Amino acid sequence: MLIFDELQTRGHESLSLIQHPLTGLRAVLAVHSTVLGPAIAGVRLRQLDEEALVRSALDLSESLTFKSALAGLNYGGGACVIMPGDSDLLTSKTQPHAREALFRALGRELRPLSSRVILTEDIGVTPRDISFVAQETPGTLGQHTDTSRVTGYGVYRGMKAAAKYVLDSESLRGVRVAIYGLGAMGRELAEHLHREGARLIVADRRPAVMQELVEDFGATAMEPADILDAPCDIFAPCAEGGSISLAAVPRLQCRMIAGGEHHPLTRAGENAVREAGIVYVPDFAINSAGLIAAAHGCGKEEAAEQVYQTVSRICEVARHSAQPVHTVARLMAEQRISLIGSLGRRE
Ligand SMILES: NC(=O)c1ccc[n+]([C@@H]2O[C@H](COP(=O)([O-])OP(=O)(O)OC[C@H]3O[C@@H](n4cnc5c(N)ncnc54)[C@H](O)[C@@H]3O)[C@@H](O)[C@H]2O)c1
Repeated sequence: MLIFDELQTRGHESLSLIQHPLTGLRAVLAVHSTVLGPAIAGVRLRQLDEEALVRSALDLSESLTFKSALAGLNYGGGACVIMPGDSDLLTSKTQPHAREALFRALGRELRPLSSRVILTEDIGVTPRDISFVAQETPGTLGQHTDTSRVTGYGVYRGMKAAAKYVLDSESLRGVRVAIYGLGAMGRELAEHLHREGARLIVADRRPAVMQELVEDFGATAMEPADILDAPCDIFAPCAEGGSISLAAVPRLQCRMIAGGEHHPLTRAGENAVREAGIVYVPDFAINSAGLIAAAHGCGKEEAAEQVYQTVSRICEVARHSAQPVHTVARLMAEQRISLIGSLGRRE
């Protein structure tokens, strides 16, 4: 990866490396934008090689910029991806404070940036971890909100708004939804879809989790490698990012992609999906309920209603302008950033 070219093309403000040898902390911090306010930075704990770690931070931070802008929040976008290093140590019973030490070290390292970077949970990180960070820096958000549940409900509501436009029916009864990734957010989405009578097809790399959904919701389980080929109406990526590679696009047999996963497709993938006649409701438009609830201190209904309204507005504009849904969503976010950014910094 040519890092500076990548930063310039995608408009990132900065990329930093953080390390704290005593606790084994090694992390990458990407700040995509602070035009609208301090960057909300999702904190991830993931076992990745160094290049994938950087890519994950660049992708997540870009999504968070657009998510905050579209949700009308006064935040920019960032991401902090931590390498677990000795991951056994983090769960070890003989070292019960290793996790606290790691996250407090992160907070301490980032405290000087607290007016520019606000940390919140993402994959592999819990509200408790963020509360450790909050011991060391005022720059945190979301440690008091169960964002996964709220986000899963918001994705469900956003899916309904988009179904009205794509499937000509807001009801998801009998609609076939393939969910890829059944973690905290994906499972919550599955529950709401099941309650409405959707037909679920599910895949996760953890077989026990799939089995639970087969038993509880009558879902059809598939191998993770095969679910991209599943005939369905809606494909819902809810795993760890990059679930739909460019090469995999021709395998999709859905009419719409709408899930909570950050960055399931690259820009080239978005174009390929459009050419295949599939509507893509982008991550940053549909997965914002948790962030909205944490930022406003509101409940899940209010936050999910905002997602519903936003997705409806995007689909309406897409219909009238004959542009793809994902293009309209990005333009709306970019317009707000550019307009508010043109006012200049507040004194
Ligand atoms: N949780 C939130 O509040 C929230 C908010 C907005 C966006 N998101 C995004 O939603 C996605 C999921 O978040 P989560 O909190 O549910 O995470 P999670 O870690 O709880 O769940 C991820 C699930 O995906 C499965 N998975 C990962 N890679 C897989 C693969 N290659 N094949 C099959 N299964 C795979 C894992 O086994 C796990 O069950 C992430 O991209 C996250 O950034 C989450």
